[in-house]
Amino acid sequence: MGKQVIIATKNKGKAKEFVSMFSPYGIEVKTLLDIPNAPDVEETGTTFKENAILKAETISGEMNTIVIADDSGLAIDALEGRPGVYSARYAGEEKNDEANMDKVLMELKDIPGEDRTARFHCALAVAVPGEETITVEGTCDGHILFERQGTNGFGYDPIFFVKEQGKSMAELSSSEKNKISHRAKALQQLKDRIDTIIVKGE
Ligand SMILES: O=P(O)(O)OP(=O)(O)OP(=O)(O)OC[C@H]1O[C@@H](n2cnc3c(O)ncnc32)[C@H](O)[C@@H]1O
Ligand SMILES: [Mg+2]
Repeated sequence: MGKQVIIATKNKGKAKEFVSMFSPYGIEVKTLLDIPNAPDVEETGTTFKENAILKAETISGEMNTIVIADDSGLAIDALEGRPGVYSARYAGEEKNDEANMDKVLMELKDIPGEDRTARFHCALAVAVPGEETITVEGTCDGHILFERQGTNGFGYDPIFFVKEQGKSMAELSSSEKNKISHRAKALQQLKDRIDTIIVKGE
């Protein structure tokens, strides 16, 4: 009854994944999408970890409660790690997933299959008022396809191929993605500390 976590994200795709990943624990997920006029935190860090800490600590400070933030993105080897921390806004400020994928596909158009290796990164930061912020990270290896495949997930999922599964990330069901994703692997590391990330136990 009444167990909750607050995730400082406005991304609907992430929010949905966190809802699924916390539901086996009977923990309800609240995000900034549930909070009217929640502030946008400027992501000025140079790493996923720095940005996750910025988002978690800012929102935790404002709400005076435990807050988790997720900063994530795609690092492509042939692009020297880009789009990296700029993944959300790679093709422009308006954060357009389709335009972002088009830009990546265009930049990689002459890169052969074996050189299209990439990985998703996820940093999670847990800000606890009056305590030191906890951070964990997870990655998921794959390569960039030549065209979109599948319609599940969000962001770059349709162009990201996961070898072990033999499918694009967007062809995986949500339960399959939530077993192998960068986000799932990061969250796995918080599992033993699940009590420290819960807000309410009414
Ligand atoms: O900052 P918040 O509000 O959480 O939402 P955001 O979309 O801006 O999130 P990020 O700053 O962490 O940027 C992450 C971007 O990386 C991409 N991304 C992250 N995780 C992904 C996933 O599981 N599948 C596909 N793309 C992902 C996607 O384009 C995201 O918009
Ligand atoms: Mg963001």
